[in-house]
Amino acid sequence: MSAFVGKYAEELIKNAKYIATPGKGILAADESTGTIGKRLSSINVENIESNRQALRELLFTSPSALPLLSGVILFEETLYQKTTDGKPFVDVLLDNGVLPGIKVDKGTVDLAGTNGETTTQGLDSLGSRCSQYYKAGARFAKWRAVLKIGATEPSELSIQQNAQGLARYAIICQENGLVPIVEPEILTDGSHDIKQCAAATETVLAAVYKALNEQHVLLEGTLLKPNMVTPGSDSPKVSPEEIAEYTVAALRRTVPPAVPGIVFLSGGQSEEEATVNLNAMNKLEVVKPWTLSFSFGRALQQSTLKTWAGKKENVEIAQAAFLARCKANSEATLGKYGGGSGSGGDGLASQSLYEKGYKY
Ligand SMILES: O=P(O)(O)OC[C@H]1O[C@](O)(COP(=O)(O)O)[C@@H](O)[C@@H]1O
Repeated sequence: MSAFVGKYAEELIKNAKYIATPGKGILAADESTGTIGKRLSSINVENIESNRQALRELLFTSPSALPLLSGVILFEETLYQKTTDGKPFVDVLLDNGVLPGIKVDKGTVDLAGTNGETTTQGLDSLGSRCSQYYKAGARFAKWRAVLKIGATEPSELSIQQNAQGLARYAIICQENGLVPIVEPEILTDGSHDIKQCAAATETVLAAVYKALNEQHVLLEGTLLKPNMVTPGSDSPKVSPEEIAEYTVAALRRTVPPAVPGIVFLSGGQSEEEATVNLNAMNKLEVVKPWTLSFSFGRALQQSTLKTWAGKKENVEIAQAAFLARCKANSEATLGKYGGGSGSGGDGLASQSLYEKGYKY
């Protein structure tokens, strides 16, 4: 079965490879209005456009942090926003070698007949939205499918529906010049052990790559954004080395070497935990045909958000906190993180970000 060979093929391959540059990663700043509202309310800041813009400006104009990033995922509102000096965010990013990306899914809805499993919406008019986003400067996209582990979950229905949705999204992005980030997130909620998470992750990823093949997706022009393989949130924790072994084994069994990069989500891990786990994977001495990097939302922003607290006078120290996380994660992509970025000062980076039954 032949892969997509449209007018954008070469550009897709080039951009996906660039995003996967070792030493760089992705800042996921694509929280939808509801999700960013939860983040802002945690620091008693009102969820209005000027405050959302201020937080994003703080992140995108952080001196020295941008060279450690290859992409930033934006929400639609942010794609068209500017700095207070009037420079479009898209230009700020591009001028610093950071590709702008865009969240194109429209959230999840329940799958009828399942025990609270979901499917992701947003395929309607996706082609025309992608072509507008490309014109606005976006070069990659993100679509998040959500699965869970339970007595009978993930069910075959949810695996198939979510794999088909991701594949359909991916080919529509490629037809319109956007590198699709394929994100099948298996939630950490539950009392399962790491082996059950590994089995579910392998089954889901195998179904996703079968669907991508069936829909002629050009794998060289895609990226994968998976969960790390960990025990459930109600089970005892295991070492970063064990997480690294199970995660890399699951990926080696299912993700073709044609995919240039795998960029993890943080899924409620603390900033430091996510970084240390990524570092352990990159230290593993087995063949890894793809770059292993980050596309963290919470695990890149939490200490920055708390340090900023919505106050202009805190912008500089908040940017220093953001740089510290970017630097730690950049080192982790090379397996060279020595640890400790979360132990100094107020220990913000070690605080757990997990919330039971969290709804985005
Ligand atoms: O439900 P939303 O608003 O799309 O947000 C989901 C968030 O989850 C992510 O996919 C992963 O974020 P985390 O690293 O915080 O788990 C982000 O890209 C995104 O902002």
